[in-house]
Amino acid sequence: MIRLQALHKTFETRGASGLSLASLLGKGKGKAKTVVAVEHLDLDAPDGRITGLLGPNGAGKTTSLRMLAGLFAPDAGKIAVDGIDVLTRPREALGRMGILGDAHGLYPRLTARENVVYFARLQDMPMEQAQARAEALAELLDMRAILDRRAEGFSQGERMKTALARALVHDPANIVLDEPTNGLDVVATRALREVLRHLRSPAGGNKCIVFSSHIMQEVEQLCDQVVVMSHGRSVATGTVDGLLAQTGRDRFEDAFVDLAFPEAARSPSPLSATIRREEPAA
Ligand SMILES: Nc1ncnc2c1ncn2[C@@H]1O[C@H](COP(=O)(O)OP(=O)(O)OP(=O)(O)O)[C@@H](O)[C@H]1O
Repeated sequence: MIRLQALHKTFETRGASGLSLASLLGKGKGKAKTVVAVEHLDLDAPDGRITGLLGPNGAGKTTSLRMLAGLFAPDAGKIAVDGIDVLTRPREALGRMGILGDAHGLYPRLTARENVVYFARLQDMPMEQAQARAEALAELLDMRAILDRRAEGFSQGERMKTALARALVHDPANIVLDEPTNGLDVVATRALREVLRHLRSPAGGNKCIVFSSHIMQEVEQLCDQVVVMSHGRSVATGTVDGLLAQTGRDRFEDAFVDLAFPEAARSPSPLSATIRREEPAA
């Protein structure tokens, strides 16, 4: 069970400092700029359910999942995994999660099996158990053909499978995936969908699964509930049917646009809204 409450995160960045010699030499400091990456996110993901965090580019999904993974702290808000606070008891909380981030970061000189076993050993798993887990995960993720190949030269799908096996090696109750189908073809995407459905089921361990995406068809097909994120805020939560009913739409894509881009949704089409804004004043 994963619970994010009123998360907030800003970043300080430096803007351009003009075309001075100092800036071209990288010495100009530029003006400080505050970017609000996550303004207010609430998300409740129960066990045995797949929860989708759906938002357009730049909505704040990756920043939110990075905070959940303990990579940095929020400015405000709470993060709990199975009731354990990620900020005050990070080791315990992280031990209950399998995280597939946006960068898969495999060791290229190790085989897929070695990558998985090495990760298990880092978590103090006995060698025999680590080897058995690698075998079981190879079966689950259909990666027998690549198990004893070095990771260098792996395709995007092969890298994803290996990274997912590594994330699942300690059989975590909670699984967090940031845009897991990025770069995958239709067959690999379908296979991943089947694996996630299995992991959510009683036979697969009733896992709590959270995954982010900006592809609404993917979320529509897979998720038991959806949190729609826009401009750093969670703007709606519900099942796909619930969100369709809430917006009075028949198509999930239309419901998503209504919820995530309310300004564009009021115009006849998002494109006409853009065109109108760019018209010179009469
Ligand atoms: N380290 C950082 N420093 C400054 N700004 C950042 C940083 N990380 C994220 N941002 C900004 O925060 C906002 C949210 O970014 P984030 O990557 O969380 O969005 P996202 O929903 O994952 O987008 P996408 O679907 O494009 O990956 C963006 O405007 C981004 O530029």
